[in-house]
Amino acid sequence: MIETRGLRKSFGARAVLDGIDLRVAPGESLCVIGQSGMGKSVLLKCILGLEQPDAGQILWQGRPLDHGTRRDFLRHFGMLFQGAALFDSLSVWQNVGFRLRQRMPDREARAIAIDKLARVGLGPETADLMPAELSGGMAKRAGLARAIADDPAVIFFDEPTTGLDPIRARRINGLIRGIVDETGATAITITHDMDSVSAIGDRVAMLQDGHITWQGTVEAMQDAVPLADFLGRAPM
Ligand SMILES: Nc1ncnc2c1ncn2[C@@H]1O[C@H](COP(=O)(O)OP(=O)(O)OP(=O)(O)O)[C@@H](O)[C@H]1O
Repeated sequence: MIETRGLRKSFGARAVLDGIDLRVAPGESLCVIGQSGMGKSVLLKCILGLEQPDAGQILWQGRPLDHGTRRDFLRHFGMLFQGAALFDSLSVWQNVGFRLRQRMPDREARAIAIDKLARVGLGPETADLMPAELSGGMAKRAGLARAIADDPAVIFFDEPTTGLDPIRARRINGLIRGIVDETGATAITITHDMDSVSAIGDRVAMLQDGHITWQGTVEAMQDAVPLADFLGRAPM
C-alpha cells in the first residue's frame, strides 16, 4: 500500500501540489493523469525522495517514508523512465542487471537479465548490444526489463509510451499490463495517454491545479464529467 496524505509542494507562489490524498492498494494499478505541467513528475519525485514536500506524508505499508524507510522502499521498487534512460556506456544486459550486479556475480546477473529481456520480447542477441544500437521501441523494452529485473513489489511507469508510434505504444501497454498481472506488483503510471490508462490502469486519478479532481475506476472514467475536457469531448 502506498498512500499520500495532504501532500503539498510549492515553487515560489505556485502550489503545484496543494493537498494530495492518494491510496494505491497492494497489487493495484493506478494511473495518474493530468495536463502537461500539472505536477505529475513533482508528485513522483516527492514519493522517490528527490523533492522534499512542504507538508504532508507519504506512507508505504502504513509507515511514513523517512530516511530509513525510504531506503527499504527503494529496494522494493522498479522504474521505467520516460525515454528509457539507459546508461550509454553499459551494454543492454549490464543495464538490465545494474542492481543485480551489486549483489551477485556477473554470470548470475547476466542470466537473469537475459531472462527478463526475453519477458519483454528481446532475444539473447540483444544482451551485448549497446543502447545506441537499439531502436526506440527496443530501448523502451530494455528499460522495462531493467525495471522488473529485481522483482520489485512497486513499479513506476513514467510516460511509458512517449516517443513511440501507436502500434509500438499498444505493445508496450500490453506488456506492462501483462507484467503487472503476472507479478502482482503495485503499479503507478504517470501518463497523459488515455490508451495507456485503458490498457494498464485499474483506477485513475486526475491531477489538476494542485488537486486530485477526480478518482475512480477505468470503467467509470468514460462517464466522468470532470474528465470530459481532458478526454477532449463534451460531458455525457
Ligand atoms: N525544481 C523546480 N523549480 C521550480 N519549478 C518547478 C520545479 N520542478 C517543477 N516545477 C514546476 O512545477 C510544475 C509541474 O511540473 P511537472 O514536471 O511535475 O509537470 P508534469 O505534470 O510532470 O508535466 P509533463 O506532463 O509536461 O511532464 C511546472 O510548472 C514546473 O515548471
